[in-house]
Amino acid sequence: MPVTQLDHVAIATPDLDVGSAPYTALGLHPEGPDEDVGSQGVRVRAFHVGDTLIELLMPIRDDSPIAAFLEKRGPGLHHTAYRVTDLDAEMTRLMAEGGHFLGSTPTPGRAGTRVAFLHPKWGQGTLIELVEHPAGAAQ
Ligand SMILES: CC[C@H](C(=O)O)C(=O)SCCNC(=O)CCNC(=O)[C@H](O)C(C)(C)COP(=O)(O)OP(=O)(O)OC[C@H]1O[C@@H](n2cnc3c(N)ncnc32)[C@H](O)[C@@H]1OP(=O)(O)O
Ligand SMILES: [Co+2]
Repeated sequence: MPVTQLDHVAIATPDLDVGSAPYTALGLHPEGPDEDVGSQGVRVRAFHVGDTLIELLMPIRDDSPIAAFLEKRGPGLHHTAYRVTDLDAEMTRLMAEGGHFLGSTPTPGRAGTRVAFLHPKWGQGTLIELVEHPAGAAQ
């Protein structure tokens, strides 16, 4: 089954406190403590917006994709992410239809999720992430 909803909109920033300013000004609140995700070399701060999230991403390693993004493009919109119930099945389906994934298997994401990314070229200029939320799991 394809995507069920928008999961998050991700913003790259060199400093989570500075990057948070617009969202706290809008009255949004962090979902919980900041989370380091080693596989991506990032520290994440997530803000609830209804049933979706703003995901602020700050690099904590020089080899992080976010460090490269900031170097080339500066802070700002980084990717959009969508929920799927079965990530492996969705990857298989999309690969069969020409989807260009960055890696052949899911990787660890925020809050213990499994995630996969589709190349920005495939996304017509947008980096698209799929986030697995198995059916019935706490949303
Ligand atoms: C904590 C996990 C969290 C979660 O949700 O759970 C995350 O989301 S972690 C997010 C950070 N991780 C990633 O982004 C992993 C996937 N990203 C990558 O593998 C790279 O960033 C990649 C391949 C998208 C870009 O790599 P790189 O910058 O080294 O390649 P290029 O500079 O050659 O870029 C190729 C081409 O794509 C354009 N580009 C790059 N990044 C983006 C972007 N975020 N959005 C849109 N377009 C992007 C870049 O400009 C190049 O286009 P060109 O026309 O050739 O200039
Ligand atoms: Co993300």
